[in-house]
Amino acid sequence: MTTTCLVVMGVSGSGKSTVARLLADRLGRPMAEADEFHPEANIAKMSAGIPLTDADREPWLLALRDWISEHDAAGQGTVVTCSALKRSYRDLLRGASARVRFIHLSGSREVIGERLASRSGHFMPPSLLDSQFADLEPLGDDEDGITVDVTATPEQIADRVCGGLDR
Ligand SMILES: Nc1ncnc2c1ncn2[C@@H]1O[C@H](COP(=O)(O)OP(=O)(O)OP(=O)(O)O)[C@@H](O)[C@H]1O
Ligand SMILES: O=C(O)[C@H](O)[C@@H](O)[C@H](O)[C@H](O)CO
Repeated sequence: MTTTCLVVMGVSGSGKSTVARLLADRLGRPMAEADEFHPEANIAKMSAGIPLTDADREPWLLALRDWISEHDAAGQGTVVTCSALKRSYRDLLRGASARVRFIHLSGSREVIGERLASRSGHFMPPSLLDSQFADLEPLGDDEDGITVDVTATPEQIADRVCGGLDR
């Protein structure tokens, strides 16, 4: 039977890691942090304040897609954090064998900028936020998934996701 992968998407600082952790715990599923799939060169670029290109992101997205498929082959549904900013990136992830559904954490530049400014100990500099919004193609109505506003608490967001998706 095909499993489901929930991909928590959105710009840097939108709350992907926070919300995905709650969902993975509630659903009892393994979780992957997309940041752990980046080649070293990508982390070095972002740390230096240089936005990634489509070419930089492709091997990263394919590695994540394969992780999703490996778990699907073992019968395991998953939860994944991945910015998945463009529809073409989401198309790559949809190439996994699982049913891939997206949860877009959507919020204003102001709200997310404030959260990033007060976060510490993360390689991603707040200065990259404008480039993240420039690349962002919001989840389309025709794409499998839901969009949730980030101004709610993480617990409320997890409730909405669990209520808004059948699984
Ligand atoms: N719903 C929320 N309300 C208030 N603060 C939040 C919420 N969700 C996350 N935060 C806080 O905002 C900051 C960014 O959250 P988080 O690290 O989960 O985002 P992210 O999308 O995974 O970021 P990145 O893509 O850069 O890794 C953290 O300090 C987190 O504690
Ligand atoms: O596509 C991208 O530009 C990257 O995935 C970034 O979004 C970061 O990896 C992440 O948001 C920081 O943790």
